[in-house]
Amino acid sequence: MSLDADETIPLPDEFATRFDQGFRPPCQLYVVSPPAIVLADFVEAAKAAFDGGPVAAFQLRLKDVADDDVLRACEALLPVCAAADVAFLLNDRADLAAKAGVDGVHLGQSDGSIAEARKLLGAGSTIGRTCHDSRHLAMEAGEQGADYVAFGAFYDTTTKPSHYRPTPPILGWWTTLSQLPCVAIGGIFPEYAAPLVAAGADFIAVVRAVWDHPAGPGAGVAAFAEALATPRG
Ligand SMILES: Cc1ncc(COP(=O)(O)OP(=O)(O)O)c(N)n1
Ligand SMILES: Cc1nc(C(=O)O)sc1CCOP(=O)(O)O
Ligand SMILES: [Mg+2]
Repeated sequence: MSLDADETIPLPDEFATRFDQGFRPPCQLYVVSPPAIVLADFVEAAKAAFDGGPVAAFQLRLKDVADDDVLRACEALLPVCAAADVAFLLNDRADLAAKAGVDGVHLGQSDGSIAEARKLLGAGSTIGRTCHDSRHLAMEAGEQGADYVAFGAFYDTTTKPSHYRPTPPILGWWTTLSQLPCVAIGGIFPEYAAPLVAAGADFIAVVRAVWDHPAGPGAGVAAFAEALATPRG
């Protein structure tokens, strides 16, 4: 559901004061890296992905990688994102995000507080929060100062197995409550994306659909164009 600029909705005070009501941009693509990469190859893959079509945000999500290697990857990938006008978020680690000078951080429920991350990163940074299938966690994240909330996993995924299984109405519920953007993640391929866009997702976040596309990451990004244009219900 979209909001008319002059429409008044009953928001809790903290939301009403923090978030402006108004125009919701069309749903955009949020590309998350594979958990392990070969840096030189991945830089080229990222360039190819961003050449495939509009990408709003990129998240570097490396697992079991030394801090220095994460920082090296940030250094190599930041200019690639900047050249393509793609926001760069780091997964899990607000301290490394601050050190690397990236645009923000994505924090799971066990990745530290939003307040601490805000102290490290500053007011202009983007802080996202995993909320699984929970309306309570999403409201809490909003109150704590997150810049977006992420719901997932909407479909089965081998990238990060999850027993949480939200359904599309949680996206519509969120968009009637808050102007804070919501992200849908987990097992999303172009053929499954339309119901999430129609329900109100502001971002569709994907890993395998881009990096494992048989025709390459550019084709993986391009394949989302039609689904992202699905009208909101
Ligand atoms: C956009 C987005 N949404 C959710 C997650 C998952 O974060 P988290 O629960 O901390 O799990 P890991 O990604 O750290 O395994 C995410 N990374 N990005
Ligand atoms: C990183 C991540 N977080 C999830 C969550 O549910 O919070 S699902 C997920 C992996 C998404 O990968 P793919 O697009 O390959 O299914
Ligand atoms: Mg995490």
